[in-house]
Amino acid sequence: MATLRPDLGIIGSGSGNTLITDFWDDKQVVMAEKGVGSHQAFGGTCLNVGCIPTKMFVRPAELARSAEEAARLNVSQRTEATDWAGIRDRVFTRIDAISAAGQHYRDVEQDNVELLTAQVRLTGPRSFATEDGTVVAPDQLVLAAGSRAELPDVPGITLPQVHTSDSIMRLDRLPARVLIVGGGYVACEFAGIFDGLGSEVIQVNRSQGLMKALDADIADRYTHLAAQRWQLRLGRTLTGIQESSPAEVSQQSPRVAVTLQGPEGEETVEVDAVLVAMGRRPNTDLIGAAEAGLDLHPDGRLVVDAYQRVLSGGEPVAGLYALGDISSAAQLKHVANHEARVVAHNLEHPHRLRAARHEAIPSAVFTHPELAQVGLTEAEAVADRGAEHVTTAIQDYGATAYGWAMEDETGVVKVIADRRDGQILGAHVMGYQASNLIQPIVQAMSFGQDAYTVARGQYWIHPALMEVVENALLGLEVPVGEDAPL
Ligand SMILES: Cc1cc2nc3c(=O)[nH]c(=O)nc-3n(C[C@H](O)[C@H](O)[C@H](O)COP(=O)(O)OP(=O)(O)OC[C@H]3O[C@@H](n4cnc5c(N)ncnc54)[C@H](O)[C@@H]3O)c2cc1C
Ligand SMILES: NC(=O)c1ccc[n+]([C@@H]2O[C@H](COP(=O)([O-])OP(=O)(O)OC[C@H]3O[C@@H](n4cnc5c(N)ncnc54)[C@H](O)[C@@H]3O)[C@@H](O)[C@H]2O)c1
Repeated sequence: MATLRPDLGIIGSGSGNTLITDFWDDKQVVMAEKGVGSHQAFGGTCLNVGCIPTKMFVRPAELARSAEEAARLNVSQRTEATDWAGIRDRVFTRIDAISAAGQHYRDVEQDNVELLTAQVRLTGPRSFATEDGTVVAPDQLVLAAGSRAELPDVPGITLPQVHTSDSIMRLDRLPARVLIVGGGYVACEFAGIFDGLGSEVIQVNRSQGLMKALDADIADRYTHLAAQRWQLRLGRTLTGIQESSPAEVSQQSPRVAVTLQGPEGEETVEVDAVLVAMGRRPNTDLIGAAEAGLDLHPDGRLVVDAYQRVLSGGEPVAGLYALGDISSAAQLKHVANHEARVVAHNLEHPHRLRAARHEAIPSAVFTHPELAQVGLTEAEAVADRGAEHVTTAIQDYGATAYGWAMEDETGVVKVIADRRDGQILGAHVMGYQASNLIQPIVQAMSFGQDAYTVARGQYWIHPALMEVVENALLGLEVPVGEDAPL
């Protein structure tokens, strides 16, 4: 049984891959990676089965829908067809090559890095082993093993027509009818993709609305719009999936019968493919974190301190760090990347530790229409500050000059502030380019700028769509000092 004693060990090649800076050139690093998705790819979720490929499907789906906007603007356009196989192959030709090159670089080109392509388990708080007995006991270890899709324990869940986000993008052909279980990020993004590309979409969710974690105004409006585009079956749970009998199967016909339990009892829906998107669980069980004595949150995440050090019995374990989905409350790539920068610093400067920053974390849902948020919802702001101290403003895209140009009828920006000092507490956007429009608010919250100063302390390009953010900020009831900018 070989024991390796490198300077640095890393479990997970997603955000963990960025830890191997020049600092380690004259030191030894061992990285373990089991592979993600049906191709067991190197490089983690975001690159192979997450953020990047999904958004490469979102863009053509948006284009396929553009005839609708054109018609509002007196331009005749028609989407003739969408080429699923062409889109899929373009996406994965690019991504698979990046993943393979990344693996080759670590495995072959870097003399100081040893890549173990294996699923490993901790043998102690700061050591791990492969199944075939290679033990790795590094001076410092980073747990960056991410999360995986949660699957319900219902009959038929392992049928080949049932997918998670790991496999659905590699389908042979566009499903004529797809059933999506869940009302969160993954479910709403894929509903938008399949709807845009021409599938009949049936989205099933346990609660009565979609994106329930968002501000209620935005979640309600989004749910309403989604219901106009694709079928929503709310208040229902998935109870089973069965293969359709051979007699019912023809070239075009549905392939599985999905059973749902809802307010009117049991119902069955026949579809070509099912996507289960019911949340992601941290991979602490895969690495045996509890058995190694590491502290876990009730949802299974590792407990870390401000410096991303992993705790055991409430105390940080020397030389043991975690980052990303395995420890973070926000399962977002930009959060994992920030934490990776912090961990990289702390590994290299153990006597000058830096803390991670978890304020004003934005996120966007690249569905249709796009959604973006940062900070508190109105309900959270009221709970935190008291209703009497909270001011909100809602600005429609359609009430600004660029919104007129777009003939936009649904886009909206909502901002929330403390009326005593104008501190921005949150912002929520639904509509075209929501993920970009929210960035000035993220910046203002990150640097502690108050709502009025942000609105009037800078020029806003006229008549850019960004004026909708300026106007939303100006709608807040906040103090304006005598010398405030004009
Ligand atoms: C469909 C989808 C779309 C998404 N879109 C976005 C988006 O638009 N924007 C955004 O910010 N976030 C998005 N996310 C979330 C984002 O992908 C994750 O937050 C991020 O990738 C987490 O990075 P990580 O490094 O923590 O984990 P990962 O990138 O998952 O890396 C963990 C690695 O550890 C490996 N591993 C796990 N256990 C072991 C073991 N025992 N032994 C060896 N290796 C192991 C895994 O194989 C994996 O490669 C999306 C997620 C999904 C699923
Ligand atoms: N654009 C992005 O930033 C992006 C995109 C995709 C995923 N992600 C990240 O990945 C994470 C996982 O995404 P997700 O959509 O799988 O999770 P999610 O937490 O966003 O949504 C999970 C959904 O499943 C439902 N659900 C959970 N348990 C259930 C049960 N037992 N029965 C019925 N329904 C149940 C929830 O009500 C919810 O609607 C997200 O939270 C997000 O952090 C981010």
